[in-house]
Amino acid sequence: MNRVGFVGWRGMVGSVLMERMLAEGDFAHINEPVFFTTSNVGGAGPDIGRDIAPLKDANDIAELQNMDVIISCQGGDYTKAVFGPLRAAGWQGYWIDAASSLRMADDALIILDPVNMNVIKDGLANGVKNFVGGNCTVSLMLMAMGGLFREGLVQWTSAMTYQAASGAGAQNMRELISQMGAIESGVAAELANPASAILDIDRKVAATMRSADFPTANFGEPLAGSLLPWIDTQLENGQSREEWKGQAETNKILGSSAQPIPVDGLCVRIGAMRCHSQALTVKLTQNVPMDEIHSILASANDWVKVVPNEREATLQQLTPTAVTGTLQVPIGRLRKMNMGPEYLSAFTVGDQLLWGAAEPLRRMLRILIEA
Ligand SMILES: NC(=O)C1=CN([C@@H]2O[C@H](COP(=O)(O)OP(=O)(O)OC[C@H]3O[C@@H](n4cnc5c(N)ncnc54)[C@H](OP(=O)(O)O)[C@@H]3O)[C@@H](O)[C@H]2O)C=CC1
Ligand SMILES: N[C@@H](CC(=O)OP(=O)(O)O)C(=O)O
Repeated sequence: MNRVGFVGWRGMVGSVLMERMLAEGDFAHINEPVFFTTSNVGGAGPDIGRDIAPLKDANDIAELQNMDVIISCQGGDYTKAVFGPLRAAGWQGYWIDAASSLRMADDALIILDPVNMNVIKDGLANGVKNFVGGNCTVSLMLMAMGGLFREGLVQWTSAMTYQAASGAGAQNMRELISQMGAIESGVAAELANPASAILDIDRKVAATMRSADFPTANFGEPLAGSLLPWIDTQLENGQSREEWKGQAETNKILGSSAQPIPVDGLCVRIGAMRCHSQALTVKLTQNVPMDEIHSILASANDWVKVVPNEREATLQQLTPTAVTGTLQVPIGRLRKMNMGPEYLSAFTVGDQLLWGAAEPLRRMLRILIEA
């Protein structure tokens, strides 16, 4: 690949992308990686183990036009401001984006190649040039459940999510830790005294969390010691936008939008750092034996891992703590539910900055390089 432009490389998602590209040796396949900025034109780009030019202006359409591929992790506002004028100026290159703004556009594909390589290949053959990473919750659900979807065994699914602070951004991750610290420091003396009454501690904790001094500038509400059952904006039908993405993006990724598989549930922010978890109820199209379900799930891709529905294995392998910073997507708590043999329960955990954000973009670039 000749010239690849990187926008948003120093943000949280962009930094994870850089780490992964370095780990996989991706830069060796790019003749000229070009780094852009919205804030530091002429400054130094990232250390990628070779000389690179000073940072270029990410709003300079003429500079962007020189790229064969542009990967943006800069965010939706940037995409909205730059993508239209760039195409209007006649740019024919490939645009790979982490932001949601272009996801549902007719001329864009949502990329998750372990699940929809066929859709990506068809798109490339048909001249598609815009490739957008999916919503993190959707991508992680499909990485875990890809086998059942591939086999046509999902009649519908409901995902109840437990989403990490990172999905809201870097400042929110910091705020979560600050909230945890404020809670602890408010009762440090009582905690040090084994004789102190737990209900006094509890009352003080609640008072701290409700006080005007509690750090909530980013989340708007306390998250540590609590949870937030609404993510993203409010839609007319009562869904949050995050919940709406479940069905819309799943079916676009799978190429089944004409006859969509129903996907719905509640999306909830919890105090995890960067792993999203999901409790799934799956209505199967037929009564499939559990051992077959296990092997179908495990065979879907190299990263999904079936965790036996046993207490010890679950608590060791199926938590944000176990999964954070890894590409593995474990799925467990698999059992038939009381509703009947076609109702399957499942629980899955995945790092939302890896498969949920950076990794599908990195792999799309590799697909283009190897095409
Ligand atoms: N967070 C997530 O979980 C996911 C995010 N996305 C998408 O990716 C986009 C980017 O998200 P995210 O990486 O979280 O955003 P960040 O806020 O971390 O980074 C976005 C940009 O902010 C600028 N910036 C300003 N101050 C700093 C700083 N102190 N450190 C680093 N960068 C800074 C950088 O631009 P510059 O160098 O030009 O100044 C950077 O590229 C989102 O808008 C979203 O569309 C997609 C999936 C998941
Ligand atoms: N909305 C997700 C993160 C995200 O960036 O989603 P999207 O890429 O669909 O805007 C979350 O808060 O966990």
